[in-house]
Amino acid sequence: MSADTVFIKGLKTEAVIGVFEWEREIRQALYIDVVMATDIRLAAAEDNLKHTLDYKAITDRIQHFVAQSGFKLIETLAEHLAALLQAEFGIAWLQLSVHKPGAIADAQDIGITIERGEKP
Ligand SMILES: Nc1nc2c(c(=O)[nH]1)N=C([C@H](O)[C@@H](O)CO)CN2
Repeated sequence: MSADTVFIKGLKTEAVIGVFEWEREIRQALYIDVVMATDIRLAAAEDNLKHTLDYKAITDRIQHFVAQSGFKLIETLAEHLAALLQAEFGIAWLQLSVHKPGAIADAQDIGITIERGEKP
């Protein structure tokens, strides 16, 4: 058992996202944080990427998925993205945040955080 994680913080993406009609006409910036449970010991022992979560591959997948999405709610985006990452990369547990800093003019940042799966 380990408490190891691989994380990605503040990943910039862009999508059509929002409930209002004007939001369906533009692309808005979304920033993604993800913390993913993994055991890094074998990768470290063998110094081999194939035994850990490849943050470059995961980053590419997140940006591609978000770019082609068109959800209304950031909650829906987060649920779909979390499920996709768990299925495609075999991630037992993750914490995922979606930030939509442009959503409220008077707020510095707005967003949600979800956790899915069981910690190994
Ligand atoms: N919990 C949420 N509240 C709101 C969302 C959302 O995705 N989740 N979205 C909006 C609008 O699209 C907003 O971003 C426009 O400023 C409002 N509330």
